[in-house]
Amino acid sequence: MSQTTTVMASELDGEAQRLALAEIGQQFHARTWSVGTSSNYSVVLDRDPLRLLITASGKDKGNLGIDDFVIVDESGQATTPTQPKPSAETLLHTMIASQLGAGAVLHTHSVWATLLSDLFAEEGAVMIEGYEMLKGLEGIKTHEHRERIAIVENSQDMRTLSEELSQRLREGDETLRYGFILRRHGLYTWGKDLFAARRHVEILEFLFEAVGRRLSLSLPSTVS
Ligand SMILES: CSC[C@@H](O)[C@@H](O)C(=O)COP(=O)(O)O
Ligand SMILES: [Zn+2]
Repeated sequence: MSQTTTVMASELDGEAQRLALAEIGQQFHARTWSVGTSSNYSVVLDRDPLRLLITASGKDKGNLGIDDFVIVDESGQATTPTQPKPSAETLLHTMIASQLGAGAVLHTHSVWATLLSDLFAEEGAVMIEGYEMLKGLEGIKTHEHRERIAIVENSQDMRTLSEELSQRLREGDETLRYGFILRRHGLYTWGKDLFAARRHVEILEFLFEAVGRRLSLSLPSTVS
């Protein structure tokens, strides 16, 4: 059984994962989290050596085809020359996949994450407290929980950005437990597999919207 699975996976060259990421793109695009070619998604195909299937740069995430992906190695380079150009943000994906052992990494561009990352930039994190939906984050067992999601200054220099984040992760920064928001840019989150990573996007985007709408209603930002 396991031998059959291995043979099929290599023959398909990640075809099942391509289809799964394309479906996620359609759904995230429909929810306005991945419009205008924004976002990038990746899934680990092989761990040793690392082989990551990632969206090609500049593609419409609502309409990804089977060829709109690239297999990259640990340094973010395409494993074969005929593939399209990988996402401009590939180095963040490879760092997260290799350093945290994540099985999938998803990046979205929602309006609420963009606004909150600006509003709470000085605090360095968005604080989320008291919501049942927090239990959708791996390991959280009760709504009586406070989670801070890091806000990181945006940059076009992915090498420096990934090194800074890598350092913070090595130091055990608790605000990076589930993801981070690049300021005025978007959310990065991950999971042990694609299902968990996608759940984290849905949960965090729900919570950002709840926090944002709560503030718009001029309600206090914390529970009482
Ligand atoms: C709409 S531009 C957004 C990009 O600059 C970038 O942030 C992004 O998320 C997608 O880049 P890509 O290179 O297609 O993976
Ligand atoms: Zn982006």
